[in-house]
Amino acid sequence: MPMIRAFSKVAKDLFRTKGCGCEPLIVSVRSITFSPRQVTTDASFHSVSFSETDHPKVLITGGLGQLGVGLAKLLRKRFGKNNVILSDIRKPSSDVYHSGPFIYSDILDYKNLREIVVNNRITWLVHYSALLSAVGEANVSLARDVNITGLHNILDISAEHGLRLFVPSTIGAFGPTSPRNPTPDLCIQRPRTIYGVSKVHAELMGEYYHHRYGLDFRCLRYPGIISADSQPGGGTTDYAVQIFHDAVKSGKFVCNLRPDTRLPMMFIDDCLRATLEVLEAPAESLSMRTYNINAMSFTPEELTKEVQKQLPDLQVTYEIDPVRQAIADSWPMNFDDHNARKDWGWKHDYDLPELVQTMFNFIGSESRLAHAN
Ligand SMILES: NC(=O)c1ccc[n+]([C@@H]2O[C@H](COP(=O)([O-])OP(=O)(O)OC[C@H]3O[C@@H](n4cnc5c(N)ncnc54)[C@H](O)[C@@H]3O)[C@@H](O)[C@H]2O)c1
Ligand SMILES: C[C@@H](O)[C@H](N)C(=O)O
Repeated sequence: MPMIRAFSKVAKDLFRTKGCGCEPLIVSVRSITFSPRQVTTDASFHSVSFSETDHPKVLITGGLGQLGVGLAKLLRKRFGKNNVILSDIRKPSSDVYHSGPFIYSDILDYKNLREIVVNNRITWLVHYSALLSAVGEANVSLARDVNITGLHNILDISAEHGLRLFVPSTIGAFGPTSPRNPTPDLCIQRPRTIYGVSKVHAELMGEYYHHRYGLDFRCLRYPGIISADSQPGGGTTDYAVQIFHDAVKSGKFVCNLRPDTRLPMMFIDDCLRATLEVLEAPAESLSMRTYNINAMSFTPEELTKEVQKQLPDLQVTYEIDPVRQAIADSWPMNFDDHNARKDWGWKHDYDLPELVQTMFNFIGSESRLAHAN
């Protein structure tokens, strides 16, 4: 295999010059025509570098969840409608289907994924497919397949085709032995959920592929994300979205976390903007490949008080879900994101009062519309 021989030679040369072998081995996949999964020797011939096109050609996996449709909207505004392809294993709503390109893609189907990347000349991949924390605990084996095996497919295809790869991580990548208030970028990570374990795996594998094969891997650890026009997919932070809908619909909300459970949270617009910003950041500005990003941090009690400023009659009761509570108790209470702020200028726009106002503006206008029809 000429490619493996070439690799061995480069590796030998590198080890020879580095001496002790303790420095990171930086080998660009394209410079030595070697990819992690054994493919045809001219695989890198097919890769399209961003410089060949005016705009990146983006594929979003798992795009029909809470975050994907909003991200597609933002990226399409920037790069053009046809340059951003949403994909998922679910059927898109008619609105989503007509808003831009959509493709069926199961990330566990490696060949199909590769075909999509090749046929559409994809240059950036945003990998959103995942089973979130609570759903993952209810189905560990599926979570392992989707979150770990699926990620391996994504990493190999991205390395093989020279893609820029964004994979989100989460506050859930930390555990009870991590410092929780605040949680820095680099510290002990021993999560106790399959979701968290798979996300630490994704961070480490992405960084490994970056150092080993030159993969342009970028990763943000998102807090719990709050959105008005999309539903969360089964996580521990879902209560902070549901409270708004129940408050408007019935004036009552049953919270499944204790009133004093403090977690980092972020409004979706900030999260999606951060994603675009880190994707566009010049490589030289990134001193790391995995960053915490933060906006606010609150408890159910504090959120309730802020919501009651708009809806004073809202009644909140507590029925604790032991699975979600145990997860939340092991997660960060506050996130330290000073590296993101320093390196690529991260700055959030929404604190708790603006978040609550914006949620009510949106949900209020939706329900007025529904009543009018
Ligand atoms: N929403 C949050 O609060 C939050 C916070 C931190 C990190 N994240 C991360 O951001 C990403 C997107 O989150 P989300 O909230 O939109 O998730 P979500 O659960 O709402 O959506 C995930 C999507 O993945 C799809 N999917 C599942 N199995 C698949 C498969 N085999 N092939 C292709 N797609 C598959 C699902 O159909 C679903 O549409 C996830 O990786 C998540 O871990 C989200
Ligand atoms: C925090 C995040 O990863 C997701 N919303 C969850 O709770 O699982």
